[in-house]
Amino acid sequence: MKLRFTKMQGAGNDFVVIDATQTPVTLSHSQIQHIANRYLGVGCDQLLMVEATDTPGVDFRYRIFNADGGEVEQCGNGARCFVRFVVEKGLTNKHEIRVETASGLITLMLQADGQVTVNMGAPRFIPAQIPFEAAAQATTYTLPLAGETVTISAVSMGNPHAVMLVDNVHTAEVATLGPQIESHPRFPQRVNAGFMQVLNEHEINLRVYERGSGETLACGTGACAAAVSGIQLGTLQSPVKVHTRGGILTIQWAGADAPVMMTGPAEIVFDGEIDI
Ligand SMILES: N[C@@H](CCC[C@H](N)C(=O)O)C(=O)O
Repeated sequence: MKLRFTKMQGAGNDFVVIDATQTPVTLSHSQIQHIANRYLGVGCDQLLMVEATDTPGVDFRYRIFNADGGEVEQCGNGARCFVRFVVEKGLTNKHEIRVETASGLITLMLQADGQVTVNMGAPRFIPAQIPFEAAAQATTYTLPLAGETVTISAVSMGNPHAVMLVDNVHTAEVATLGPQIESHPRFPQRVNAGFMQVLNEHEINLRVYERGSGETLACGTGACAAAVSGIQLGTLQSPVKVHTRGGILTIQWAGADAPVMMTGPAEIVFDGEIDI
């Protein structure tokens, strides 16, 4: 079967986007792994499926699959690319779009300068997916790893994040600690592992070892989770500029139940077709 797709990227986090609004597309884990493979397929961190919905007041349904083929709840950089996709491909003429994801509704706004702002909803600290003792706000936890113990904040942005403070993000042991945190027994659903260096109260450097994809050039929900945990812990103030390896994301959060607003770029790279 030939599958048409659009390759996109947001701050270097890259996606294969499929328009399944007219005809449903079902892909197996191994087909997604093949498409995501950077040598044998197209190459991407996540595959995004754009679907129609019957839900009143909702414009689209958006599904997210990691490079390992697993479906996940949320993807911030993907959400921005999703908006750019539906507008550029003429699937809508709205510039404010309501979308259902596996973790609920989000609202997305395409700005005049091409940047996209996403209302990601309120962060959660009660560990529905994060199996620590219920916490009313971001709290730090110690996590024993092979040979050392690290301190993390647990934040859900619909998907689970463990955020760790580091002195220098460039020398942080992302490749060794990332996989250990991702599959730590305390996270039965696995977790995205963020490494955050605070530059000043409005700026951080961030690297994320993503669940199911490995380290990416940027992680949108990871940027939200890091900013939220820093604000909760008193080291950061909104807005927070997040420097990732692939670009800059701006995160705003007024605290408590206020939604996290994320702004950043979203670009189409090319359109293509692959045999699967
Ligand atoms: N790159 C994403 C997050 C994608 C999902 C994540 N790997 C997970 O498993 O939860 C983003 O920009 O948020």
